[in-house]
Amino acid sequence: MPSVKKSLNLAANGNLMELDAIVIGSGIGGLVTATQLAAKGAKVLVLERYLIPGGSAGYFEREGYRFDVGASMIFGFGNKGTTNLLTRALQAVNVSLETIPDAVQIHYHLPEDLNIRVHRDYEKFLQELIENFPQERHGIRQFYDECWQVFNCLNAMDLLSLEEPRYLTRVFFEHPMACLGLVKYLPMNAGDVARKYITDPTLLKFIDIECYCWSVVPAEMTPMINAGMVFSDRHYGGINYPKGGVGQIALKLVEGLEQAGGEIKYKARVTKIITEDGRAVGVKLATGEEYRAKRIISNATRWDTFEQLLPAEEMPPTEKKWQQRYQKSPSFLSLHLGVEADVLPLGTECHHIVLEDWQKMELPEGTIFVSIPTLLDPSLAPEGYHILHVFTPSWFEDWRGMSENEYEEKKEEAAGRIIERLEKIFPGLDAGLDYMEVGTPRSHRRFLGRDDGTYGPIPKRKLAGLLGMPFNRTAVPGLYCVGDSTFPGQGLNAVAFSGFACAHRVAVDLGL
Ligand SMILES: NC(=O)c1ccc[n+]([C@@H]2O[C@H](COP(=O)([O-])OP(=O)(O)OC[C@H]3O[C@@H](n4cnc5c(N)ncnc54)[C@H](O)[C@@H]3O)[C@@H](O)[C@H]2O)c1
Ligand SMILES: CC(C)=CCC/C(C)=C/C=C/C(C)=C/C=C/C(C)=C/C=C/C=C(C)/C=C/C=C(C)/C=C/C=C(\C)CCC=C(C)C
Repeated sequence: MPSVKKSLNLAANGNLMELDAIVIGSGIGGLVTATQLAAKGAKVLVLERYLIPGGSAGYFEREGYRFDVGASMIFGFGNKGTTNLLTRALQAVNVSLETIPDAVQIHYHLPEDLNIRVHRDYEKFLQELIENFPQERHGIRQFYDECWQVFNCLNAMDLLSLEEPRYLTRVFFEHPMACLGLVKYLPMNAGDVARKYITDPTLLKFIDIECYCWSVVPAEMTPMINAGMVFSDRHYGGINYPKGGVGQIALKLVEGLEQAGGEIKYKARVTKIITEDGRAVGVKLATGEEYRAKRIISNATRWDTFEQLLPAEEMPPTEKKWQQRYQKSPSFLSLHLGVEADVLPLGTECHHIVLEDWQKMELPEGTIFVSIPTLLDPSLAPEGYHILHVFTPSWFEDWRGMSENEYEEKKEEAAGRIIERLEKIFPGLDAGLDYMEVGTPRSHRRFLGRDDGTYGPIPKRKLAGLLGMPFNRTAVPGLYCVGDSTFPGQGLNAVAFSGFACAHRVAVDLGL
């Protein structure tokens, strides 16, 4: 007989107390929801299938190296405005993190020797771009300045649930122009705005890769609201690396959650969301244990939530409609490398994008992403060594149905191809290798519990900006979603927003 915990937890006074909310998963989306709810006095339990928190923002340690699971380019750690959502999420539960500012967001190495660095200093970045495209000097400024208009609207107001009418009324009266600005930009895509000002085909391709490297789609499919956030905040709050590695964000949020009275259980894989009369009332774990709560919040992807945790054949029509509009983005092939420090020339930047042929930008192994977090925090590697996290898009289907040997061989071949391409930027990389671990879409599926290891949802065709992305409530009463399958999509700062919004909506529904 499985043990059944009918939402009964012991309160400090020894009385039995009902859980207000269960959060399935401790990615940054799930943890921000949980900490926000706990800070409002809700009794929250987070159930995480893995051994540590963080999901895509987790870490692992090997032979003296501490590797980030995902990228190390972190937005949201600014110290002013309202869009610094990671800073705010930590503050809400009385914890904080030391961060290290990054002077250059990305160094692009593009076809025909187009080399561009996105400096933290906005004017310096514009000048470098204008030097490469002098005939487009006005268009460049007009496009990026319009991104600031979006950002300034967002950065003026409290960022909470757009599903809460009283909040919407309040922000509208407090910031009418900013709200109208956002209403204007919600259905727009960055590519259409860029084409108003820019005609040079190579510069338009540059705008494409500026979007692709975080949205995994070209500019014409990238929502303008998100482009406004990314293209401005990198110069405003900046890109800041958490001291001790990206994994510290989740560890700190857990510390704050526990101090605020919340609880997290690891190795707690939810296999089923329990419904009664069509309402979500609890969850069942792989061990057979059951937990019940007033509200259930899933930080798993929508595909996992509505096809695995709930019966796929009972998928609500709204979800079917969403799946017609959005598809899973590719996953990544990841090389976690430890390299001798002298492989990196003095002045090397922390993040690089490498592409040799514009036609290949969206293809598997087309664009290469490189993060070198040890340039900002050397404590993550043994003295005299650096970490290179190299990743490139790859589809789950390409890694299916092979023997263990075939799988290992395919990994080695793919790693060899990537390292050979990187030799042009970091000569001596191969000879300087000290450690290498290769992750595939299968690893992403296995360790992050994400369907097909996907990085997140992408539009199947050109859509009206962010309008198609669902908020946190779902068609199943009592069930909410949070994370990159909800508005506004991928990115740690974006899922932090989704966490703030989800907790706000749930708190109002709970009458807190
Ligand atoms: N994939 C990448 O390479 C990568 C890299 C950098 C950043 N990111 C960003 O990370 C963000 C993802 O954040 P998020 O909060 O949406 O999700 P997440 O995938 O980071 O976290 C989800 C968490 O839920 C857990 N989980 C999933 N199913 C579960 C189940 N059935 N039972 C218990 N636990 C379960 C997972 O183990 C994970 O910890 C994205 O925005 C993405 O842009 C991804
Ligand atoms: C009242 C009335 C009338 C009206 C109202 C209206 C309104 C209010 C509206 C609102 C809206 C909102 C709030 C919105 C929001 C939004 C947001 C927050 C957004 C955000 C976003 C963010 C993002 C997108 C981010 C992203 C990032 C990323 C993804 C990153 C990534 C990275 C990577 C991958 C890296 C790579 C690279 C290398 C390594 C080089």
